[in-house]
Amino acid sequence: MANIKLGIAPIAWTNDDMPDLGKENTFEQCVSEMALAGFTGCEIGNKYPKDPAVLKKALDLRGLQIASAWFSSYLLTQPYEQVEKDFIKHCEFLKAMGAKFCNVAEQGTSVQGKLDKAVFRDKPHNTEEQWKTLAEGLNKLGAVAKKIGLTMTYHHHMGTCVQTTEEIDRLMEMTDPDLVFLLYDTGHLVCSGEDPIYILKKYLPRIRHVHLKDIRMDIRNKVKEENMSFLAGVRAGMFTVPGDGDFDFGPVFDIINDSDYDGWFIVEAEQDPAKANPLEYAIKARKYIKEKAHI
Ligand SMILES: O=C1C[C@@H](O)[C@H](O)[C@@H](O)C1=O
Ligand SMILES: [Co+2]
Repeated sequence: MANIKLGIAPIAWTNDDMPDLGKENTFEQCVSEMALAGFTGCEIGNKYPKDPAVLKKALDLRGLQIASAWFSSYLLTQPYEQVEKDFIKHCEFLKAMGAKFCNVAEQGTSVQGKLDKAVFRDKPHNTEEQWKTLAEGLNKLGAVAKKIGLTMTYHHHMGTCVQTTEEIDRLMEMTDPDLVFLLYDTGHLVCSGEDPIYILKKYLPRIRHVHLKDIRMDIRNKVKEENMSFLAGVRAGMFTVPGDGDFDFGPVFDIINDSDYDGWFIVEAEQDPAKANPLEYAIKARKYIKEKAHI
């Protein structure tokens, strides 16, 4: 039987990729509302205190733990030594916070943050050389994380060189299964047009972190047809919390519940907090997970 903890990402309150979204929301409001909605963990946002002791106190007061945090790697565009230096700093902070996981996504060639790039049309495709550089770099970063005491998961992501089923397969084949694990994000797989159940079944033993993101398919289709950027899609409401969009999480929950998965479900639904009240949507997600996953 799986042993699952429930967390939520701060991106629904304050969006680090588009800081004007939720600029009025404070750190205290964010973590208080996470706890109020019934979550016991979270990831890290830009408004979080940088001092581990201050952050820990604020989280302890609300019964929250840090589950993991996003790390942008630039293995395809920066010297490995630079990436490793930044990664060690990131991992040491997570370790000080008691987290067990860190989430890496390659950003060297990514268009996910570029407003002038169409997320579907302009996504990068690795050359053979780039695959080798990426896989070697990730194996080394995975070993660094392991030494520090963290499990490194790779976040496949729209607009990056690891987005499609073929790209996830390639990455999993080329990296060490003891060092590089997979972060399974439902929203990105459905958005890309992949089969999330196929990926889940194929990589279940290697999936160590889960992002639960739902999608509004009419908006996703518009993003594709009108060559919109990833961020314009987010702003338009492409993503939402589980239970509010078009994806049925039932099969995902059933498969994971029947497995040995021992980690987090992180609700991660970036949308405009002015249109989608973060507390209201967090409560909605919590209710849906209780009904569908019995957690
Ligand atoms: O895990 C994630 C982190 C965000 O910054 C990102 O853009 C989002 O889509 C995501 O899945
Ligand atoms: Co995610």
